[in-house]
Amino acid sequence: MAVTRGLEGIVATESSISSIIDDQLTYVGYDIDDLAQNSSFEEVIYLLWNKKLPTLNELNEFKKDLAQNMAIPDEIIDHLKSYNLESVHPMAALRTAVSMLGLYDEESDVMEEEANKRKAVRLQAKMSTIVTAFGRIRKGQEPVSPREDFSFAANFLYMLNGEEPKDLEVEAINKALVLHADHELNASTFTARVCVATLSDIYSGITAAIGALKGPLHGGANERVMAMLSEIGEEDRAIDYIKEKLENKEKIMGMGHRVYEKGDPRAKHLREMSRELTKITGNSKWYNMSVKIEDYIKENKGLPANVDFYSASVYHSLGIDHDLFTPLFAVSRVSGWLAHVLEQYDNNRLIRPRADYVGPKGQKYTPIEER
Ligand SMILES: CC(=O)SCCNC(=O)CCNC(=O)[C@H](O)C(C)(C)COP(=O)(O)OP(=O)(O)OC[C@H]1O[C@@H](n2cnc3c(N)ncnc32)[C@H](O)[C@@H]1OP(=O)(O)O
Ligand SMILES: O=C([O-])CC(=O)C(=O)O
Repeated sequence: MAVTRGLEGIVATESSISSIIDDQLTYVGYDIDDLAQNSSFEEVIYLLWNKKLPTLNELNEFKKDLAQNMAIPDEIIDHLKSYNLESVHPMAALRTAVSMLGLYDEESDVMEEEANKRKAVRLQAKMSTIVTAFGRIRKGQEPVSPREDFSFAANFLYMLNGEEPKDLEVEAINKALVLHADHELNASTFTARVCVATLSDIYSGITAAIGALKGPLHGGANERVMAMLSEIGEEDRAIDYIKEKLENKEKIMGMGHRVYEKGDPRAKHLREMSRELTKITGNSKWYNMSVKIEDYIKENKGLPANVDFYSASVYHSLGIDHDLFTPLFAVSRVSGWLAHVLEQYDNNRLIRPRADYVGPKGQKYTPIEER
């Protein structure tokens, strides 16, 4: 059997949600540059789920629906409080709490299309509440309830910090949410599709996807980028640090991509946001350091920066805890996961590849006392 390690280049499904063609990303045919510049995250979720941009009325209804579904059961808040708050990673907390959400949803195992759409709204709305509640609880603060008059992006910051966010901060979070919403058949989306292709429920699919996003080769890279920048500390140390890492055959987080050759089209938006925000917050060294690393890796390894690279200094400048970077990615990407889960249910076939067996053959069982 011919083996394609990592399924590189294998086309495993048809999809009409997002595409990557000639290094350009589109959501339902809309260029990511256009959406990043002009759209709200709520519009993008609507687009991914309905394959069309909403009218004003549709958008207002959708926003209301999301806002009204943001509250999470008290039992989940209590559960979050019961974790070992000093050591539990917020992605592990999110994975567990999302699985738990399924226990409190009476429609959890109802597989009808309309019920699945209602569950999609609930999951989309509640993940932001879980992440921000956990972010506060572990600091000894009480969770803050969402405000129905706030946008999704504003509510994320409001629930996290307990104060009205500034317009500039809301704009930055909105753009980051738009840029992270979907990305064709990336590892976590594929995981969600594999899970629900067994006709398992949406909560199982999203829980599995969170687990896949958590890894450092995928969404977990953004937190590691900031750890790397912090370890470097000063701009003039950046290149020596990177050279040493490369000599030791270590990977540079936030660099490289399985699909993009010339570059990740989302990175330039985050790079510009990083430039602006680090300047405003008097933190330009993080941006300058990142540019040096990006240029060096591009020149010496031919690898482009991916979406996780500049999002690190953007989120840091917004005062977000470093281990909440990946959960914030999940708060956006759940929109894409849900679109793919719904698409998978719509035209399902079990996903079951083969493995080329290379282990020993013809072995005979020996009783335990003879081994
Ligand atoms: C949202 C996202 O998921 S974006 C990706 C986030 N992940 C990261 O930023 C982690 C760092 N990057 C990587 O590990 C990889 O580039 C991936 C996982 C993103 C893509 O990996 P793959 O397509 O499987 O490429 P693979 O890991 O096989 O690398 C191919 C070659 O490039 C090198 N390479 C790839 N990425 C990097 C990197 N970031 N730093 C240094 N070398 C790298 C590998 O060492 C390998 O070299 P070799 O052929 O000499 O052994
Ligand atoms: O597509 C990928 O392999 C990873 C990625 O950039 C994403 O999920 O946004």
